[in-house]
Amino acid sequence: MRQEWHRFRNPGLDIGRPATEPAEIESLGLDHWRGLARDQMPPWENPDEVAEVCKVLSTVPTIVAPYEVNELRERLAMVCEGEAFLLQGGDCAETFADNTEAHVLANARTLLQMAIVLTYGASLPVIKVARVAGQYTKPRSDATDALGLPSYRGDMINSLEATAEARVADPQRMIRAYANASSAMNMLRAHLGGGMADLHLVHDWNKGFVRTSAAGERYEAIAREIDRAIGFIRACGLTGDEALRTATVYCSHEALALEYDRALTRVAGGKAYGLSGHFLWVGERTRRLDGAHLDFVSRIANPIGVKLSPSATPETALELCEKLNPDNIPGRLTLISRMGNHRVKDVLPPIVEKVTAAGHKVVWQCDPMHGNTHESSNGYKTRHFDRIVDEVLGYFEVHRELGTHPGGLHVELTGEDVTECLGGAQALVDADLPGRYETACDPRLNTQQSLELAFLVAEMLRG
Ligand SMILES: O=C[C@H](O)[C@H](O)COP(=O)(O)O
Ligand SMILES: C=C(OP(=O)(O)O)C(=O)O
Repeated sequence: MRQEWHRFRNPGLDIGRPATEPAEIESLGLDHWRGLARDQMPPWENPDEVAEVCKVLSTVPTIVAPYEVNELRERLAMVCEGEAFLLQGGDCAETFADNTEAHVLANARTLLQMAIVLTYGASLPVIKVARVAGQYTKPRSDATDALGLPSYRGDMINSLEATAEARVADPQRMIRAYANASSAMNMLRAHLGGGMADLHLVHDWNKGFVRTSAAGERYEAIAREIDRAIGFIRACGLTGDEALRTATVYCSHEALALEYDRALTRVAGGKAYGLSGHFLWVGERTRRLDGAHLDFVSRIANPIGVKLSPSATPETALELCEKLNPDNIPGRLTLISRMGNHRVKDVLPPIVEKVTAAGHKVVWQCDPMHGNTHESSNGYKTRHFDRIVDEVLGYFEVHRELGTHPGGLHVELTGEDVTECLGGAQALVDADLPGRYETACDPRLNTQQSLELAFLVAEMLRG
């Protein structure tokens, strides 16, 4: 039965407070990760400075509130039951320079447009989670880049600027990341609550270069239908519904710089919450079962995700469920497959079968980006739209065959007209990539490609 899609209210009691008593920290296991093996550790040079910065962050107002985290987990429980869809997307790597009002809102608008297409096309509530307000760290394949410099690891750790000095890991950057994350979330909340997400204005979300594109025109057709539906609702005398005027966009990032996420952890209602974001995920490169990252996220009450590449076995997936969600709380754990289009149909089925047979309730989400990266003939890290779509198709096919819910999509995207991924209706080719290749790390879908993907996924969900 479909559950009620209600907004949580916080009676004001469950505010987070820092855990200061050693006994409480110990019993919540909040620092256990410090003694464990840790991949992709930021190469901090001065541990005392890291500790000083973390001390500052341990008392600041957090980016999100515990009741919102609970709300998201409850909504994700609906995905586990096949009653909702999780749409997650945003920059591969946020940067301080691009943390502008225009950029943050353009990304949010693209996510909202995709959500409209999915909600309308598949008649399912769509939970919107942005990669925003904290996606400032990047795991890297190599410690050094092509120039022999220490690799860029995200603005929270070092600078993209290609000098040895700029690439030194600087703990003070955690403070800047916090400040940027707070202002991004503040701006988002203001605009989402202030009319930006008003369904009466769906046409206004379709801006500039997108409006005249094939995807933009298809979107306009849906927007007209929504207008008609709203006209109908109004004619029936039902005009005041908050759900038509506002939207909730939750924030998420990879829990990689654990010092930062730990410093923004607070206790509420006897539980620990990682309040640097609503949803935290552990990446493919840091998900070792006995390692620091999984230990840390196992101690917080947030909804969490774990990426799974083709190297993940069904046994690993099961162990992840047992470690991260021993009480089998629906909405707590999202398994994010990023297999690549060539492997998804072989590797995903035994994983889904094993986890399902053991009775674990998880959100199955598809990240069709990270398994489909290649280098273009002119030396750009890119992804082809066709391979992205093909992986999503494979993921849907697997879930349809097994009778499980293909519950979500996780993509790297931007609301700008960039040329980072190939193909799509614009038929971008290698020679187009230098035109607007602006990502700080991996290639993102531009708005048109994002919308095209949403239309295709809506069809798959309907099917
Ligand atoms: O976003 C994911 C990873 O951080 C990224 O793909 C790593 O890129 P690299 O292989 O260039 O280091
Ligand atoms: C690093 C990422 O992905 P993965 O861990 O799947 O490589 C990411 O999503 O930014």
